[in-house]
Amino acid sequence: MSVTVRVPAKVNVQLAVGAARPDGFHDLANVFLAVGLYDEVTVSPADELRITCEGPDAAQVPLDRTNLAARAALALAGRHGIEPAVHLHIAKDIPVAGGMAGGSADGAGALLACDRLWGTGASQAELLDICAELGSDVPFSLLGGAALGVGRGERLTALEVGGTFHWVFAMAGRGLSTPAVFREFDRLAEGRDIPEPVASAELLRALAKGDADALAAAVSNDLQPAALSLFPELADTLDAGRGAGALATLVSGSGPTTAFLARDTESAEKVAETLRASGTCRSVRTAAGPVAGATVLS
Ligand SMILES: C[C@](O)(CO)[C@H](O)COP(=O)(O)OP(=O)(O)OC[C@H]1O[C@@H](n2ccc(N)nc2=O)[C@H](O)[C@@H]1O
Ligand SMILES: Nc1ncnc2c1ncn2[C@@H]1O[C@H](COP(=O)(O)OP(=O)(O)OP(=O)(O)O)[C@@H](O)[C@H]1O
Repeated sequence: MSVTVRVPAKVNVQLAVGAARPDGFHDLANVFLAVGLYDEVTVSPADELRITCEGPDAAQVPLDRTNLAARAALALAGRHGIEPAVHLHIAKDIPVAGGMAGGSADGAGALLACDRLWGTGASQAELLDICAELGSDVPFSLLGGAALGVGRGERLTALEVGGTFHWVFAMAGRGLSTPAVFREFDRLAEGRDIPEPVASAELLRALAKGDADALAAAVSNDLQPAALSLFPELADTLDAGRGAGALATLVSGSGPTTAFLARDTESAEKVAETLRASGTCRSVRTAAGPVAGATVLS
């Protein structure tokens, strides 16, 4: 018997970052949108905990106990006194170290899959609790849809979205480390007053209405200057997407994936084609959101 769970990637339509906290994390107002690019995690009984991974970026995924999928299985097993003897297989389509919460998706997926396989019967609240222990983005990977994350991004409030938004994502030639991008944010912020992060009312209204033009006017990412400082070539990708008629261009989370909002599927395809021909990125995908969070397929 095996259980397969499908988990979406995310784009941050607003990422407001506060000053560094004593614990090294930053308070955020983090507006997440789940988009239709997915990893699948399959769990089946085995002699001992084992991880395999397939997909274009599989070589960059750790196959030891540092993998978030393994950490999720160990955390659930530990709480319920279960032997974590499972094979976790990750079919990876979300770019690695791309700012789209790929590792977090695998953590949330493995957690839900193990819960079903073992019949743990954990409540949604317990699962979200474990997710928050695994990483700031992991609770949203479980929940999906759209949500505002506060604290370090793990305390979620689901948001109403009045329509579907069409996106183009440009994957970069290399990854960016999330801690390094936050450190660069701190360096760039030195000597400046950092305001408390707050969600933009205009942005929440745009989401609720499903209004792409209003959303385009309201998107923001406080980590973007830091990502561009560490990866200046991203400016060329953003320029190429803007030139192709994207309604809005931004770095996704800590980057280096860049995100382009389009009016509809057709214009998304146009932006994607121009980006592919621009030679400023490794690959290009289109995806719409919001979509459901971690979902059991079998
Ligand atoms: C950039 C985002 O992807 C936006 O959604 C997230 O804030 C990052 O979430 P994540 O990858 O799940 O991050 P975590 O695994 O919790 O933390 C990795 C590292 O990122 C930095 N970090 C993360 C979240 C946060 N609110 N403040 C931080 O400073 C810390 O250096 C931390 O050690
Ligand atoms: N299941 C996993 N898939 C990918 N990377 C993993 C996984 N588990 C652990 N990692 C490690 O985490 C690092 C960050 O990978 P990930 O793909 O989650 O980055 P990200 O998408 O930028 O994250 P986020 O958007 O949440 O900041 C990788 O370089 C890898 O070493």
